[in-house]
Amino acid sequence: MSRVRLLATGGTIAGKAGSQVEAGYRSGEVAVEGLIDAVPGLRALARLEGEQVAQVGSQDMDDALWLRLAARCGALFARDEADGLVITHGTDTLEETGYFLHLVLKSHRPVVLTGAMRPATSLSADGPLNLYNAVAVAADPEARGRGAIVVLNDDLHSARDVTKASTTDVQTFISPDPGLLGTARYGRIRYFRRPSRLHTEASEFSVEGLERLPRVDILYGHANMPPDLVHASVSLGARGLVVAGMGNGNVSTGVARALAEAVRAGVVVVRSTRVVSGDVGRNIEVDDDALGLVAADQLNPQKSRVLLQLCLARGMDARAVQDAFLRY
Ligand SMILES: NC(=O)C[C@H](N)C(=O)O
Repeated sequence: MSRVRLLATGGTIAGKAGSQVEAGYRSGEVAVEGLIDAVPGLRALARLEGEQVAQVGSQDMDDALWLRLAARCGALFARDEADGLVITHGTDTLEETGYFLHLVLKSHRPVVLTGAMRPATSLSADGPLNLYNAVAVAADPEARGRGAIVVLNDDLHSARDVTKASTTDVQTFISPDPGLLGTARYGRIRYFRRPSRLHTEASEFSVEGLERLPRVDILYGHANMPPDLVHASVSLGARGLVVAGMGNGNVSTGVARALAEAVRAGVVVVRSTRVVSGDVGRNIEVDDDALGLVAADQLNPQKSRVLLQLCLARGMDARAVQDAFLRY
């Protein structure tokens, strides 16, 4: 039987409300043993051990916790203490934590992230079945070599491709362009594909020796966007900027000028998009070559931030960062 370690970080899956039908609740209240005990048959899937790593709503997830979580995952694999990991996590920033781990962990063993949209105390709570499926994936040798996997509502997503698409629906996670990695039906797993971009063991990124991540801000594009927000970020010490641009990562003429100034000041600027699907290509409507900008290709703004932080931590310049956005 596979040895699966469950690392709990909080989120709605561990949330409590005043009654079974109350919308308001507090994230991160149920401890890891409570999560395990709520799922019938879970211990039949794997030799399971729980560990409380944090107890936060994932809106409070930060770089320091990512580094600590990645170090813990790495240590469990390095000491051969687990064949697979499940991380319970709030859904708000689950995609970012997942992509971070997808890039920095150096193991082919499965790392599975799951969460819930309804608190643990809710009528028809979705957490228990999500956790059941997540443990089944983490225990499955077939899950190896697929990077970090997000399991929610019977779907398997690559951490690179997944994004949260509904604020309230239990069917919140989608993988807009490449589609699902697979499905899970009461622990029976089906895989459709393998991630084609670099991850985990093939990735050049790691957290070794990293004590903090460089500051990268995200600026949201919109009609009448003030260019001085770019200057504000740069003067506050951002080493990288991601623009959630309009359409194909577009920005107004004034913002483009401000971004070019930021580039000249040594800041690496990535153009992503506020649109949920489609690529951001180089030199389509914005002259990236002339302005020194990086096109995000397929990564949304929050994932672009993760990759850019790791690139900057390795001292990459804009050209190397562009290359990374086409490979990861
Ligand atoms: N569904 C959830 O988990 C939302 C919660 N705010 C969190 O991310 O922790």
